[in-house]
Amino acid sequence: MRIDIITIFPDYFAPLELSLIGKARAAGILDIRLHDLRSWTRDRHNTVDDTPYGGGPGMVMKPQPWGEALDAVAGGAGAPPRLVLPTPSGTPFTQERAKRLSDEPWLVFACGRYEGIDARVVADAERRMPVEELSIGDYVLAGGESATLVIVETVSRLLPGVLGNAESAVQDSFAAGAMEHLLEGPVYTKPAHWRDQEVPPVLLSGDHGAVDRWRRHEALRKTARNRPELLRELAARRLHELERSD
Ligand SMILES: COc1ccc(Cn2ccc3ccc(-c4cc(N)[nH]n4)cc32)cc1
Repeated sequence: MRIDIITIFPDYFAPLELSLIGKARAAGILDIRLHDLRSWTRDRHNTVDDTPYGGGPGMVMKPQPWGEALDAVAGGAGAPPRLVLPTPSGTPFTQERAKRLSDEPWLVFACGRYEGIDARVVADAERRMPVEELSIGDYVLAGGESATLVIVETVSRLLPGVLGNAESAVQDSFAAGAMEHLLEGPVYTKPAHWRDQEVPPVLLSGDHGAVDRWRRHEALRKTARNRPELLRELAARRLHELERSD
């Protein structure tokens, strides 16, 4: 997968040199390219923002640098990329959406700052590529860079060869599979005894059936405590499946 990131803070993405994503880039599984939006400004101050039409607080990112940056990065011959635009007003980013994005060959991320990007930039981009405006949660960040890091990490770990152990991506609590849509229960490792606490004996029993049952029970307990609405959704899904099978 190729990923292009357009931002006024390229250094924000130094973490993408590290750990699993850094290794995947070195192995050629991921081709991540950073672009400084100011490369496409035309004034000596490299201006990327201006006051909002209609008044209001803050500044808005100018369309011209963005238009030319997207032309240069995403405008080549061949199939266009999918443009991902993090924004507080976007569609919720979920594990399901991450799975779909992981099937894309080429993503371009537009990292806004200030109060956002002139709306004509998205309208212009939609004329030549699919555009996805995504929110990573109901809170307001200072810009799109953190959201882009979250999305890139979530999508990249689903790519074959990135985790090294595809199994653990499949068992993610929000991934379709063993404990679909339940939260992860507690995990343990050596030593078996630590600060007067013991690892639950079932995990040392070697009885895989009992371990699976215990893990599902703990996942249900954690979900009931922290995300009860997920249990209601799970119950509704199971009821729908039962009614369909009748
Ligand atoms: C009032 O409207 C505002 C609009 C944007 C901003 C700051 N900002 C500028 C670009 C940008 C990109 C993404 C996000 C973001 C995404 C999520 N889930 N939270 N926050 C925030 C962003 C402040 C205020």
